[in-house]
Amino acid sequence: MLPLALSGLAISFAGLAEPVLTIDRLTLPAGGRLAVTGASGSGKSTFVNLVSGLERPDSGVIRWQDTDITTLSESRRDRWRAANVGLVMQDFHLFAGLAAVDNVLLPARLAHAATAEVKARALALLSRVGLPRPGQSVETMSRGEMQRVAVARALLRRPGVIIADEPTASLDAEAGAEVGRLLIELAEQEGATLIVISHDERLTERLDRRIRLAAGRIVADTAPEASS
Ligand SMILES: Nc1ncnc2c1ncn2[C@@H]1O[C@H](COP(=O)(O)OP(=O)(O)OP(=O)(O)O)[C@@H](O)[C@H]1O
Repeated sequence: MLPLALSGLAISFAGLAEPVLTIDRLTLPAGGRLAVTGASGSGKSTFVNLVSGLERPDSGVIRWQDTDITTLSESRRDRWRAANVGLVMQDFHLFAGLAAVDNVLLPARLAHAATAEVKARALALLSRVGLPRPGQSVETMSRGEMQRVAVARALLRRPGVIIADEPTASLDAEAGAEVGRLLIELAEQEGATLIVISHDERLTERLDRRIRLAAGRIVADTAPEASS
């Protein structure tokens, strides 16, 4: 599990007068569970893109354990992310036409890392998220089942952090509750730090800490830096 330390973070986009995200300091311990909330346009997806290394800030440090990912080239950030981050997105990012198990294994296959042990882990993870038919094609699954495939895929390479961007937003209440429960349980069992971007209070209230963004700044924090 990876601890996070952010400082002096700022990112702007051309044509915008103000930075879309500015964070002076934010730390999260290894195994910490952070919820990020905020209105549309407040900077939540930008936060995900930065802490997962999909984008680089204009300035600042994003240190996961000993690695400041802002100093890495794009290709090294991609490798770092593949090895360390399990991503779960609102719209699943699954490949239609492929079986559940093949979706779980796809990133490992692309990284030439789909050993027999990894394949066995993919099957075990599908069983743990409650999907007894690993050969089922994902486009025949319910939305809740699809998101459970995405959770299994996120866990495959034993990531130090799981980052979920609105993981329950496109699910009905029952499926959303199940996916939220699985994310929290599996992150704990697998020893991963967890960051969840969500409006879903039933999910966010179960995490250790909640920050709220407005216009790219942290405007509320249930665990101020002084006590974290
Ligand atoms: N590549 C970009 N170029 C220009 N502006 C951008 C870019 N990416 C994001 N923005 C702007 O930055 C602000 C924050 O966007 P972001 O997607 O992080 O918000 P969000 O809180 O995730 O919103 P939502 O909940 O609607 O997804 C918005 O005003 C958006 O228009």
